[in-house]
Amino acid sequence: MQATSTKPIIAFHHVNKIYANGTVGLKDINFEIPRGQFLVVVGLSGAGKSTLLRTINRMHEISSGEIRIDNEPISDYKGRALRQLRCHIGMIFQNFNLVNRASVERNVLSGLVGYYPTWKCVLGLFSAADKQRAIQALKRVSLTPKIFTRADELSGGQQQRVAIARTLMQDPKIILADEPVASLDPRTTKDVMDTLQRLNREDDITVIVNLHSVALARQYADRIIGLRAGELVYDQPIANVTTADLDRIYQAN
Ligand SMILES: Nc1ncnc2c1ncn2[C@@H]1O[C@H](COP(=O)(O)OP(=O)(O)OP(=O)(O)O)[C@@H](O)[C@H]1O
Repeated sequence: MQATSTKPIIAFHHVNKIYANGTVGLKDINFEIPRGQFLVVVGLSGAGKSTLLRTINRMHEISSGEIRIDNEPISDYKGRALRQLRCHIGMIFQNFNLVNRASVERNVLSGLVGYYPTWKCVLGLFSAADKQRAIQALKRVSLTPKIFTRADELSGGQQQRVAIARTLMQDPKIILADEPVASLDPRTTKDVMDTLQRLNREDDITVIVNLHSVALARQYADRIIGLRAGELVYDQPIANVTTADLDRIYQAN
């Protein structure tokens, strides 16, 4: 298990999220995530896993309560402060969100979008130093030979690793991964999960992953939290997690 600092990098205090149509996304969520933890979030479809992840980078706004990152409340961040927050939080999606017709290099460099004016990104005007960083990022995900390949010519697992390399350009302190392996086969799933684990361990990046697979959750997590109908119903370090516990979370009612 990964040794983690006890100082929380993320803290939820009485967080509620109610969508405009009245659906409760999150209900009185309270927990802290220590820096460097590999946290897996499990729960039935609709339990609130994506909502929880997306409140951390303010893709979704909370309705009440407080989220702190590095002990700073983030709800009032605007403009530059919000951009900076998002710069240091990488996000990985189930469907990779790559530009299919662009090269791997171009996709990785697009992780710098928060650091460059948009027009420079569109024209691909990146510095030689940043191009070198892109090569290094691809090395970290073992994809250097694919640098000039078009993204849509890669396998799903390779595409997800390009997405991870893209987040590395942000120099992230947190990576949020929303069902990152849901559309992958078992072998490429292992490549992607191993890559996330390596970055967590080697770079001390705090990783939060939503997973449907209980087996994967048990294999990679330092800690598992479980959501049901927007409520945090389970929170245990991996050493205490039992199959019976996880079965209970996956009971529909
Ligand atoms: N934009 C939205 N407007 C209204 N309700 C929403 C919105 N997004 C999500 N919800 C609802 O909020 C609840 C939590 O959804 P969320 O996507 O967070 O669950 P999830 O656990 O990630 O599900 P899945 O595993 O299927 O992705 C669900 O009832 C969902 O229908």
